[in-house]
Amino acid sequence: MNDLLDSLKGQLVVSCQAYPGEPMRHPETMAQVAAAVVEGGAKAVRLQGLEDIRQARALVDVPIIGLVKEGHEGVYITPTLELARAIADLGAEVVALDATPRPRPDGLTVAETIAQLKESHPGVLVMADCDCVETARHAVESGADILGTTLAGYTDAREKTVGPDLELLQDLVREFPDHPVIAEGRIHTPEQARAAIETGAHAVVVGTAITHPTTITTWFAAAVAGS
Ligand SMILES: CC(=O)N[C@H](C=O)[C@@H](O)[C@H](O)[C@H](O)COP(=O)(O)O
Repeated sequence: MNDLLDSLKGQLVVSCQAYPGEPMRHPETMAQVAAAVVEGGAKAVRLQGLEDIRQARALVDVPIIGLVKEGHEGVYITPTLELARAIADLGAEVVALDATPRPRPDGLTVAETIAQLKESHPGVLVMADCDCVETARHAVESGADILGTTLAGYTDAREKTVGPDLELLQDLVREFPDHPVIAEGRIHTPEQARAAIETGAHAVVVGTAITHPTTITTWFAAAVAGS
């Protein structure tokens, strides 16, 4: 396993993302959030958007998992080779991309995307955002380095679980012992993060529960209102 993956074993990664139209949707803000979570112990950060990645790169030394979201339908997490290369150009050590076999807007397969990215950017790692075991299989066959449960519950492949999809995590850990599996998606408490590690996750990505104040506020507001 390479040094970067070694450094993430049993560690917390924090996803720092704001969504279109939101008050915190600003690259400088997200770069500052990234710096703040590193102070709290995040051993890597996951960032969306080229400008966010560029500005965070200047502020943090920990590995960056970069992605660009484009559109909402079908493949929207780093859907093209061009975007994957642009992310790697900015110094992100890991490029995250949708690894489902669904059609991609540039007409390339996941295998072609990964091969051509690695040709132009040797050393970059690819995190395959998966929604089910079949996608993970497809990702491994396509040359992905890391498997993530990121898309579980966000496609038709599986029901959306209330917390993290630990069942999928367990299946991936069992079926792909040679690939680090990162737990990501709906991990909202430290206990859930720990449960993911105990289920065999190589690392845990937490986003919303740490970096999305609007959502966190709705949890508290609802509790206070008793609804
Ligand atoms: C499905 C999708 O597009 N997930 C995105 C992937 O980058 C982000 O919107 C999530 O915040 C991230 O995966 C972390 O998950 P959570 O915010 O649940 O801790």
